[in-house]
Amino acid sequence: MRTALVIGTGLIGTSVAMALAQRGVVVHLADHDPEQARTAAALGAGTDEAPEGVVDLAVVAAPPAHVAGVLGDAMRRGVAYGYLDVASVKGGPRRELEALGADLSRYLGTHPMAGREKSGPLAASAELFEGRPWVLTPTRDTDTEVLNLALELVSHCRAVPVVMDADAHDRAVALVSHMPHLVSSLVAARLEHAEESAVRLSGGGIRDVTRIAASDPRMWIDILSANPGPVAELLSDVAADLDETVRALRALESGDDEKRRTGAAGIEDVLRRGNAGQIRVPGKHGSAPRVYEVVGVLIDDQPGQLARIFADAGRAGVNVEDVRIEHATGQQAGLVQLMVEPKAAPLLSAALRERGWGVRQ
Ligand SMILES: NC(=O)C1=CN([C@@H]2O[C@H](COP(=O)(O)OP(=O)(O)OC[C@H]3O[C@@H](n4cnc5c(N)ncnc54)[C@H](O)[C@@H]3O)[C@@H](O)[C@H]2O)C=CC1
Ligand SMILES: O=C(O)C(=O)Cc1ccc(O)cc1
Repeated sequence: MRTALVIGTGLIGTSVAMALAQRGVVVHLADHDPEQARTAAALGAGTDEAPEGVVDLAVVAAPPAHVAGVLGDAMRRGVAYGYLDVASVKGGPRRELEALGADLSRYLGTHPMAGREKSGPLAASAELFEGRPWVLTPTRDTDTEVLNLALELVSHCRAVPVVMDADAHDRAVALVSHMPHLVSSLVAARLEHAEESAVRLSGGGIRDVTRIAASDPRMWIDILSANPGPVAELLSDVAADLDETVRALRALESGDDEKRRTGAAGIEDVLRRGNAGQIRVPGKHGSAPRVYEVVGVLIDDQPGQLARIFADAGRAGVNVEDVRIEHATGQQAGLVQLMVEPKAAPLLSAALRERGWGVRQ
């Protein structure tokens, strides 16, 4: 691929454009808000000038409700050889495009399974898709050259291609993305009017559960509107489990031993099923989850502390696989949790202690 046109230069479009530009592709950037395309260009994602001829690939990264319209328009103008979109839902845009009478052989619906709770070009990163699954939904009609262009794009973004049927994709993301998003919002919503004295005790658990609730509601209304059936089905299963869980908790309140035993068994069942599901969630690069050891390092909130810890870990020859930071409430201090291979943990602890860090393992 030599040239590309990215239409919709927000978080995903700009991240794709940055990755392509870094691999030497000439990238043109367009957005219905020219300011967004200008910002993406200033970040090194390409040029916001229109291409002179037909580009190899057009990538539509607009909100899902606009995807079919934008694709249909670009195809009518003949701006590219191949066309793909990156919307979080796949069945709806394809059907809408079909209804517009577009030539579907030059179109491929795709979805990178990576993102953030932030929007816009300033949140973009060329590394966003590294190691993440990128779903491609070709049909028998898809032009082989268009599929090859898409595979080249996925490879430039260092993602892992996964081929799926569009409707199967939508059912899958209902389970691993759309239903969890709503559950995250529902949990976070309980905090809206809660007492400050309670909220300030929040720690890593609630932060993990509510992180995606910070996302832009307009985008998510679009996503959920395009996949309401599968999400409603899953949420109604969650609602049935919630009813059971409430019944079990009420039984635990009872004065009757037998009822309390039944209640405890009900709660244990939920927690064990949770363990069994959680263990199936793949690790950070889409591989089987790895068990890391945590090395805790106490820091005070001064600039450069994290960089120094990473430098010291590097000097000790230890690869930090993941990191979490716990800030102590109301204090200028925190605990940095470094996740490392179990065999590297004692080495890292010793090296950091030697360099004067307060280590807790
Ligand atoms: N946010 C995420 O984590 C992920 C999002 N996606 C999908 O990527 C697409 C883009 O999402 P984000 O980059 O997160 O959104 P964003 O809000 O950061 O960017 C969307 C961009 O599209 C532009 N836009 C809106 N209507 C347009 C139109 N008619 N023509 C041209 N540009 C238009 C907006 O001005 C904005 O710059 C969506 O379809 C979304 O479902 C896919 C994977 C992850
Ligand atoms: O922030 C996260 O962890 C996400 O999972 C983001 C995300 C949002 C929408 C998608 O279609 C894909 C990924």
